[in-house]
Amino acid sequence: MFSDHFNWSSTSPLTASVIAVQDMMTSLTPRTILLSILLLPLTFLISKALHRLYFSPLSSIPGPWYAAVSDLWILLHTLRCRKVRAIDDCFKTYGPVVRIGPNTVAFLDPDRGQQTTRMVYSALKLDKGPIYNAVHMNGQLHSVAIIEHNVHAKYKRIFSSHYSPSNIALLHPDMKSSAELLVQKILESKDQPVDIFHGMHLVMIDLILKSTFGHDQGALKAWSKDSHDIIMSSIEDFALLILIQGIVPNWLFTLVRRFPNKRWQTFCSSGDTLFNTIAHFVHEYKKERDAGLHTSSINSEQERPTFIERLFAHNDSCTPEDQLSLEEMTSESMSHMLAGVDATSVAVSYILYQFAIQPHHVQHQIQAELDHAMPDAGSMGLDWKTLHNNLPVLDALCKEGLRLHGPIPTFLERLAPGPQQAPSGSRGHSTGLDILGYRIPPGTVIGTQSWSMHRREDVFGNPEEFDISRWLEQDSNQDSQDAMTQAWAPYGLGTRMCIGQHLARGAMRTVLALVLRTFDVECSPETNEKTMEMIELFGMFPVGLSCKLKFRPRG
Ligand code: HEM
Repeated sequence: MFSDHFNWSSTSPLTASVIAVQDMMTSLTPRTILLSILLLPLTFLISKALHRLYFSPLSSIPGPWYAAVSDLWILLHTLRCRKVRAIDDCFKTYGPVVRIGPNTVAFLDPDRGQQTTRMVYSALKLDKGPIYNAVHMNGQLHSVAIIEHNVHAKYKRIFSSHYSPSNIALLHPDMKSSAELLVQKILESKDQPVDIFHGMHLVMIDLILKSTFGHDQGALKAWSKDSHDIIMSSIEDFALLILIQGIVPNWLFTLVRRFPNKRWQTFCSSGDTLFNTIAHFVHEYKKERDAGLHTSSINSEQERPTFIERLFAHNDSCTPEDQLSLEEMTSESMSHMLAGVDATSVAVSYILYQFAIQPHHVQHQIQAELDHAMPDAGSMGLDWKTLHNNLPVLDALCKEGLRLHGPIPTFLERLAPGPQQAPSGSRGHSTGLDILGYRIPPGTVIGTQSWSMHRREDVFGNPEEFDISRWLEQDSNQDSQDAMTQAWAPYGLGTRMCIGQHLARGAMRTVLALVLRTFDVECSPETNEKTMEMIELFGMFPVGLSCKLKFRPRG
């Protein structure tokens, strides 16, 4: 076609181009225009897919080809609440480094000392990945959602001492009271099954409000068949809402949240409800503080300063631009409530469920230790030190529970560092990072997940079996015990590890010690393997969102 008009020797290139375009324009019919409109994006998508598959710097990393081409694959598994399992299957099929998205790489460190894992989560001080943008509270930042390592480190310094082991130990009397009240509630239920998942939520709401604001919510005390706790129901809804908001684009969510159904409206506004409830506590505290009702106990050894007191004390001691606004204080407090209540309730529910289905001799082993440590049935006579250091069987039960049914065993994403982030001597270098022999360019989303770490056959023999004895074997060699400890990461890893782990550990042990000292536990007919299957929202939950167990007072 071009040759009719185009003579290289007599026409300039510019004239030739103009003629060519004119020629094309005259030959365009509505059909060819339509075809081009359809074909153009298709050609673009195909070239993009081919580029991602064959020309991306991540092309050499094994993994399903459809995952390399588009994020749809991982999105689909997120929607099916099975992302963690899909990634685990990839490790089994493709090995320890897998490309699970066009720009995302998952790894499972085969080293027993977890060197690569430690490099990624600790040494390199990496930023978090983009998924954390979805967990903002009412548009406000808080420590879980802060992406940049440096910003986070500064923020965390304001309150990390609140969660130190020694400060959390001061909350032990409240933990004991909550555990005793839970036992009383179980006794009141007579022979009826008790939903321990619900009960633990109430325990944790009370404890976290006590630790944060010094406030007695009395959520557990008010627990009855018909009771309704606004914080409890908002937390339940919000876990699912976060998942939806993480997947659905903002504009679409803004549209669908208008759907005029009362339950749907309550669900969609669960974040606002929780935020407003916590904001109320923050404002009340400020009012009382302004009125001189709170003298500082920050430096007191006996008194336990509340979390909110620490935030205000920070404001007193810094320049105005570093001060936290009331919204930021609310958002931070709310994030601790959300991170702590669900996770601890899920953990205790699975541990009690596992206890209920253990052979008699295992149950006996656990209870014999508690009988010895707490000779007086019905009262929590244990001090903090004994609870933490002298109950190896209870310790093994908790470790095994968190290994197999950890509430947050999910892919914890980080961003591969740019040149300025890679410290000398590490395996990060100017053109990216070396992960188990693969070069990872800056900006790639990388991470691992404790779900898979906890199921390593070479570290935890028979990993799917719930077996507390693996943590107790005195004569097993030290290397295997060390390897298990290194690969055990239910509270996350490195610089962004769970800040509330001592609170969680204390509350779990206190409740479990007293409940198992007082009751024999069995499954109720409505609780079984199927209802206790784990589904993944951001963390894991029993699919039935309950854990009904029968508690029989021990003779
Ligand atoms: C058994 C109970 C718990 C488990 C298994 C657990 C697990 C985790 C994990 C895996 C992370 C890391 C998430 C990540 O890297 O994105 C995390 C972070 C966090 N957890 Fe927990 N958690 C528990 C209880 C608690 C409690 C009781 C609180 C507070 C009262 C809490 C507050 C937090 C906060 C604030 C973070 C964010 C830390 C940061 O980025 O600096 N957690 N938790």
